[in-house]
Parts: sequence; C-alpha cells; structure tokens
Amino acid sequence: MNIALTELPPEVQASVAETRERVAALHAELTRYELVVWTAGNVSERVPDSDLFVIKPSGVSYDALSAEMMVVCTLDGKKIDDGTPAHLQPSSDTAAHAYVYQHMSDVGGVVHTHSTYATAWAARGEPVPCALTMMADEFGGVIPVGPFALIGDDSIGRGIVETLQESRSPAVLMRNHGPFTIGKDARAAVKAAVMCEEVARTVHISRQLGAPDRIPQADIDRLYDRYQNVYGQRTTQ
Ligand SMILES: O=C(CO)[C@@H](O)[C@@H](O)COP(=O)(O)O
Repeated sequence: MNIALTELPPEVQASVAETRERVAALHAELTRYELVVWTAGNVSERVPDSDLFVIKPSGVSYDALSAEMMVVCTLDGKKIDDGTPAHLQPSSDTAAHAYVYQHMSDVGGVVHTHSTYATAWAARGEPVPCALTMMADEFGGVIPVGPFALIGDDSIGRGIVETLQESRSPAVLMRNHGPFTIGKDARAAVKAAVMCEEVARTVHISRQLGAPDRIPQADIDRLYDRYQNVYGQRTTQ
C-alpha cells in the first residue's frame, strides 16, 4: 500500500512542502557554480522528523524544476503518492541517496555531480591530497576515493557510506564516476560539492607546476577544528 502525502499529518505535509522548496532552489546552485552539464547532477534532503526524503526528478532540465516537481520518497527509495504525475520518476541516483540516509543518521542532505576537476580525480582513482588550508577546513584531510560501482542498485550508496564512515570528509570521489557529498542538510551538501570542485581544480593546477606540499596532520586537525567550530557566525540559521 503506497503512502499518500495527503493522508500524512498536516505538520509532515508542511515539512515536505518546505523541503521541496529548499531542494528545488538548491539545484540552481549546481548550475550557478557550473558543477553540472545538462541534467547530470542531483540534490536531495531528508524531511525533518519523518522517514521521507525529497529528490530531483530524473532527467528534468534545471530551468524546468519547481518545488512541486520534487519527488518524495521513503528511506528505501520508493516514491510515495506525492501529488506528482505517476510517470514522474525520481533521480536515477535515488537508491544511492536512500542508502546514505538509511545508514548515516546524521546526514540530512546528499548531492551528486560530475563536476569536471573532481571527476577527473575520480577517473584516476586518486584521492585529492590535503595541500590547502581550505581542504583542511572543509574536508578535514584528503578527499577520498570510493569504489567503482554500477548504477541500478545500492552498490553506489554502499561505496559512499563505507568510504565516508572512515573519513571526516563530506565528499567522496566515486571511482570513474564523480563526487557525492553529504551534509547536515542539502545546503551543506551543496557547499561541500562547490568546495570539492574548487580544491580539486586548485590542486590539479598546482600539480602542473610540481608536487603540492601536504599539510602536516596536526595542522590539518587545528584548521579543521577552527573552521568547524569557530568560523562564521555562531547564530543558528
Ligand atoms: O551519473 C548519473 C548517471 O550515470 C546521474 O547522476 C546523472 O545522469 C543525473 O541523473 P538524474 O537526472 O538525477 O536521474
């Protein structure tokens, strides 16, 4: 029996609507920061206090996306009766996003892109070395590589979780595929995707001129602690 959005408690319906607005708006950040071509990227966010998440519909142009088109899924990746046309399919990466939400309870947002420089590192199966203070700040060290996995079941999701559970990084470069990022919410995951592409590009350029210096681990730890706990405005947003 499929869950019907209209039969859920009013507060859940309201939370779904707010999540849809956020997820739809954040897809514009993927194009703004040139992290995607055509439709090759997706954003999702867990619906607070529910067993649901919202994700982009598959293959829909970013300039055609609206909040009402965002697909609502259960945590096992099944679309509910969410008011969108029955034929509107969720992202082809829905199983991967769902696996992350099922196995990483503190994750509220997931993003996938094929951004050029991060994907070039994924094509080599090489972690991005921590040679920049910006990397220590956001990633707490290297950006790790996850295993090669074919789309279609939970193997991509499993590779994401197995890799990120062993790292402080909110980004993983899935071998021969591209970056997936996580965050406490979708905005944090989009930020990680933006920063991942930025540092992948910078370190790539640096390597054209020689071997980038790796920051000592003790300094990485200090930088990471400052950025995660002191940087910015300490008000809840
Ligand atoms: O990487 C892939 C397919 O290999 C997908 O992430 C990409 O094409 C985006 O697909 P969706 O439009 O989200 O279904």
